[in-house]
Amino acid sequence: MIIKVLTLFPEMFQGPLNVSIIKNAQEKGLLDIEYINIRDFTDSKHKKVDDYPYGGGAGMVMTPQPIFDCYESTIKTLHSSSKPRTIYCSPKGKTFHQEMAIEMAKEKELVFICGHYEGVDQRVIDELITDEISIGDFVLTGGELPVAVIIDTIARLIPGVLGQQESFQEESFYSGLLEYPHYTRPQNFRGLTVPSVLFSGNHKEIEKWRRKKSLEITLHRRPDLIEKAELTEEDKKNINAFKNHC
Ligand SMILES: Nc1nonc1C(=O)N[C@@H]1CC[C@H](O)C1
Repeated sequence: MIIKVLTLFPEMFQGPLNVSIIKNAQEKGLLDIEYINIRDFTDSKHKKVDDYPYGGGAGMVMTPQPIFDCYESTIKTLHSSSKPRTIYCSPKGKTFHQEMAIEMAKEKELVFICGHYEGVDQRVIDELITDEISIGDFVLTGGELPVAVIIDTIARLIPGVLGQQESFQEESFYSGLLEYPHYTRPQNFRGLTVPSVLFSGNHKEIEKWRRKKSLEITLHRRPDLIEKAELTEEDKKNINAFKNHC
């Protein structure tokens, strides 16, 4: 997958997307991320990339010219003949969700435009953006962190990026439920022990325990997911048992 990130602050990505799994994915050639500095495309002699909002109000808005020129220059380097999927992050966007990541992970090329300050001139969104996405109901100083979150979520779904392909199949929002608790060595840490079923070697019992824990955690924290999940008869029995104990 080829990802182009248009931003005023490429250095912001050197931390989260240049270590561990995402770094390895790039080294293995599974992912190619390029950061293009929007400021390099301004025709302002003072290198301005933002201005005061028409109509007044607090903050600064990123001007359209550098972004349009940066975008048009960037898409010339892409292979797809059609307009690439171009994502802009803002609280006004559709709330990001694992299903969206699964769908985006099928793309060969993605372009991200990072707003900063109060955001970008609306004409950028109207003309260039295919997907306006929010990572939650709060306001950040820029779109770089949401873009890093989205890239991380998508990248780990690319075949070969995670060591064991099945490791994300069971994860939260894959089976429709929240994930079961994880434990690792030692069995006893400061008197805190691991549920014995997990080192029983009985995989059927382990799977039953994990499913039961997923149901219990989901029922308590995200009952809305229970309504949408595919449940077996045993699941339904367990849910009723949890409800009767509450
Ligand atoms: N919540 C969010 N989910 O995606 N993006 C945001 C977010 O707060 N964006 C900031 C708004 C103006 C600034 O430019 C960037």
